[in-house]
Amino acid sequence: MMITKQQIIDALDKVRYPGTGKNLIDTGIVTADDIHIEGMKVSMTYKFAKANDPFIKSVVKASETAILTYVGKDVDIKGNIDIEVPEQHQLSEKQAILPGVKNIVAIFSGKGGVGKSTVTSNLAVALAQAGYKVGLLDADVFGPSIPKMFNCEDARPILEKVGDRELIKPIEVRGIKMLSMGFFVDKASPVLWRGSLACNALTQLMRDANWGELDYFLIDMPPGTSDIHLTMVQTIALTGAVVVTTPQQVAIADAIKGIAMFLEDKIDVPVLGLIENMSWFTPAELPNNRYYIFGKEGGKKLAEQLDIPLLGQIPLVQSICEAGDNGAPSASEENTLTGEFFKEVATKLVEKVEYRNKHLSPTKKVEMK
Ligand SMILES: Nc1ncnc2c1ncn2[C@@H]1O[C@H](COP(=O)(O)OP(=O)(O)OP(=O)(O)O)[C@@H](O)[C@H]1O
Repeated sequence: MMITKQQIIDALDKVRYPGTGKNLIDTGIVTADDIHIEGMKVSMTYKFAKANDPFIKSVVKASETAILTYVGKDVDIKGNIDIEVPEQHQLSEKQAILPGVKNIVAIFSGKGGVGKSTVTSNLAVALAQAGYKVGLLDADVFGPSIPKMFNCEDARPILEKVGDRELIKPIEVRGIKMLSMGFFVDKASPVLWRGSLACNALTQLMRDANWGELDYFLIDMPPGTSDIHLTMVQTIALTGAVVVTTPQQVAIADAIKGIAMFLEDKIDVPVLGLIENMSWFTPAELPNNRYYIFGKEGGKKLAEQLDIPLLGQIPLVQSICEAGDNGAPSASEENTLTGEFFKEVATKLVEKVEYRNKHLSPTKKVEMK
């Protein structure tokens, strides 16, 4: 069988570029001069105007399929389509992710509902009040609650031009820059992100947003261990991770699994500390009584056992829950006991981050083979 350029062009005529609906020849993505045939091997070069064109992969895949279908299933085309993009775009594509951020801290929990988002938003507020520049990424794609906790559920981030790039402008509340997948979906509809889509979208929220200069970038991780955790450690070099757990035994068992994942040899992210949440309940009318509803000191004991710093014990307080629902995290309240709890945790976290930066070498992004 002899392959001709015309056969290839006829096959490519059937592939549409989704951005314009035109075929690949009419769009100029490929010309006859870019097609080379040697026996059964066909190689081509496609030219795209933008390195970050979201259709590159699908166009290449559709072209391969068209050639195998219309020219012949034995044509050697797979992997033979090169991509050319303008140089300045290639450079920006390689730009570091979060280049102006000093410390990136992932806050995770083994079990859902232990108060990870509550603790993260209060920590962000306490750090901002202490004068740090703070960013907050809600990576809990399956139940993003940060927009509610900051009363900005209806916010819709806009794009802004920074140099030659168009970047997402994070929403700013209480001096904290934040992005959440919750800003990009209708709050009434369930969020059904396939794992890979969620990972890509989160990477984009880090890479293609104008986070600027920050002292602390906090990431509210989804509960448990998931593809999102792996994507995070492969995409950015985390300064460290913080685990939130209740004292309850089922939560502790799951927290151990989460800690083990970060400490695993291949991942090797330092666990900066443990926060025990819902440690006890004190009714307003009996301020000296402590009721250990979820067991006593489960988190504190786990921290001792694993030799992880205990960053704090936070009681179960009605106002913490109400504050979260009302979009004004407790840490923003001046001179309250709950505000003090979060302030203390934030101070300890800063101490641990500074100690970590002095004594341990920077975390490396995880290379997965
Ligand atoms: N210390 C606390 N005192 C009172 N209520 C709390 C406390 N911590 C969290 N809550 C409440 O518990 C509920 C769950 O908290 P939150 O959403 O922060 O948990 P989460 O671990 O992030 O959950 P998810 O697994 O859904 O991400 C919320 O209603 C929150 O207001």
